[in-house]
Amino acid sequence: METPTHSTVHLSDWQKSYFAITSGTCTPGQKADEYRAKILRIQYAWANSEISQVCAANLFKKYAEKYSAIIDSDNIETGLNNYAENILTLAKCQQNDSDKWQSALTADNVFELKCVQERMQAGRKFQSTQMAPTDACVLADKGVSASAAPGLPKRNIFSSAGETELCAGSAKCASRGPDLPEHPSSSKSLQSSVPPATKTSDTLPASSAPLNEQVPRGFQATPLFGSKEAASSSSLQMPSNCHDGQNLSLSSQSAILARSASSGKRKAFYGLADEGSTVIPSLAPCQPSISTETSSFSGNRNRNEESSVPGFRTAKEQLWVDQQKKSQNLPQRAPVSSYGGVKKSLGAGRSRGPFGKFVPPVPKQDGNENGGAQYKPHARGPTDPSLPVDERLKNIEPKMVELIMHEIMDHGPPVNWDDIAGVEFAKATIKEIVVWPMLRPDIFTGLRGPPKGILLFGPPGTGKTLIGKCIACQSGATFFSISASSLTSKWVGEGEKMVRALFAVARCQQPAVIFIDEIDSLLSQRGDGEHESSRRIKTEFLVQLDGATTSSEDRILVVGATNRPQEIDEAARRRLVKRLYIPLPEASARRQIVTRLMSKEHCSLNEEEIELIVKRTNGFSGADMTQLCREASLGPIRSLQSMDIATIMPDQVRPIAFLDFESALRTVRPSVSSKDLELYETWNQTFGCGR
Ligand SMILES: Nc1ncnc2c1ncn2[C@@H]1O[C@H](COP(=O)(O)OP(=O)(O)OP(=O)(O)O)[C@@H](O)[C@H]1O
Ligand SMILES: [Mg+2]
Repeated sequence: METPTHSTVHLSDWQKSYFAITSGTCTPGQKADEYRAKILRIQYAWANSEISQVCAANLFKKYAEKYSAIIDSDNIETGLNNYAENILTLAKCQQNDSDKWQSALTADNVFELKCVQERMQAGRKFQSTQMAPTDACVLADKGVSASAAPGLPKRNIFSSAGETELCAGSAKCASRGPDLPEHPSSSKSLQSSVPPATKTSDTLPASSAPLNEQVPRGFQATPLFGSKEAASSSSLQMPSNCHDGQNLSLSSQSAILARSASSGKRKAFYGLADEGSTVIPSLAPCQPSISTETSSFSGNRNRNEESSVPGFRTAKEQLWVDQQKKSQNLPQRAPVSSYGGVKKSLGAGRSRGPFGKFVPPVPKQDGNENGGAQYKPHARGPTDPSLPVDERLKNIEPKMVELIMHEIMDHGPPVNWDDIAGVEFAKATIKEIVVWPMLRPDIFTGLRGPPKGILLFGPPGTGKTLIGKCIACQSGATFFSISASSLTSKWVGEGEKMVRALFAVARCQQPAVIFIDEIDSLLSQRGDGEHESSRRIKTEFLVQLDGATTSSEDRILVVGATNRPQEIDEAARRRLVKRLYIPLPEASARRQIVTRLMSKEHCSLNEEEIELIVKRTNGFSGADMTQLCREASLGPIRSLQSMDIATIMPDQVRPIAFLDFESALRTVRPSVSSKDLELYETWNQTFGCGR
């Protein structure tokens, strides 16, 4: 049998990934990952001289465009830019680099910026020291590898985003090598407002720290793509005269201007502009230099922070800066979610370079001492640049984390305790064991430590889910809400991974509340006829629950809700130590529901009439009461002649009256039978924690 050659293996890999991408089941995140992997493979192939430079350039361009299209697409189905909101939240509502965003920089004010002037000076000094005259590789729009300059420290001359764009200018410079030095006047005119450079020896900016050591051999210094001019240049070597300080200054100016130019350019991946201003990859022979990812995105962020134009950070850059600051001990509460709980965002800080996985890191904004979810950057490495990824998430599939953030993090209108009628005992207990300990963990220690598992049980429609939402709102914790049935049905085959991911993310987001609605479908009694996958989910859940409930450090509360408590596995029951009965609303609670709902409507009910309604709704659940009010509110509309509906003014609709409730009571019936009620009462007496 013929042994597959290196290139046939590549080819079959390529085909496989092509089919995967075009299969239709591939998520945008997976696609983007795949395109980045392709870019990486091209880089390898080119570095090993398996493909020509032209071929590599074309492939780079093609895949970078595809990658950029996914990364920057606002379409929630096909793109990943739906992180914008999260990014903005984390970046404290800084503008991100969206299409609509316009830079405050203009051609006039940009040269006055201190950092621009510093760059220009650095350029001149650079020229004066004649660094890397022959083997500095102009690497397409992104950087210069000066690694092999004899007698000089191996340095990446330009390391921040702004700096990489300097290289864009340099690339141009390379192509125009012969021209620019002949037109010093043009450079001069651009520099007219710049003070003369002071020529000291240590003029390289702090940003030029050595990066080469971190980089695998054979990787090109950053840039994959160059300007048109650079591509058209037959030589990839930077002509030494191109390092003319003035030209470099020119480069920096044009680069910075380019930076403030159209969003189309910003959209471009690694400087690859959109079609109109397309830049073509320009590749240099490989010198030990800097990995694309390292130099262009991650490795330079700190430096970027210092050197980029003030007030001119993209949301991602700002996020990074914020996180760096935070990791240097700046505890800070995250913005509250719509429920008032802390809404965290994953994915916002991910890298977009070809090496970066879509590992949505979990930045802990609450600097609690339990380690919450502080940003813990991984060790830098060629395949994992300094991405801020929480250790606890490293074994979790990124897509799971994304799912949790998108589908499980709860959203919705805020709910107050007053919105929940009745159930006073349950409310008081929850406040005691959930809200206060979350607010004052220092007091609730030792024996006073709050229980880690709560079960809300009772007939359907009594407000269990409502209570869950209220906990989310009032506790200030990160709130994860998941319906157990979605674990078993929606993520078929992946439920247990989902459970693991859910707890891992929650651990990173402490204090956290995991609310599991319909928990019975997740934790029903184990039996012989049970499906293998649901058995695995249950086992995983019990393991996680055990971890969460036994660890004194973790501040994770699991709240389960069920209307079938008798079906819950005894092992799970034991872990959900506080089992609170949420009964049908009593008369006072029913009155409260009617009064509250009617107060928002045009209504003519008086006290006696409300009392009558309350009497006649004995056995109604909260949901039944709500339904009754809805039905009654349609009464005035139903009494209209059909023709009137088209023309009548809203204030001409008569108020809701008692007679509407009377007719509504003929159609709305209690949903809970007295037999069912007995079961709940019995279970409460056996296992409940109520009085
Ligand atoms: N105690 C209550 N106070 C006010 N409204 C209530 C109350 N109980 C139920 N409702 C109303 O009924 C709706 C349904 O309540 P909810 O979904 O919380 O019930 P549940 O107990 O979770 O039911 P299920 O067991 O079927 O999931 C709520 O949105 C609310 O409008
Ligand atoms: Mg519910």
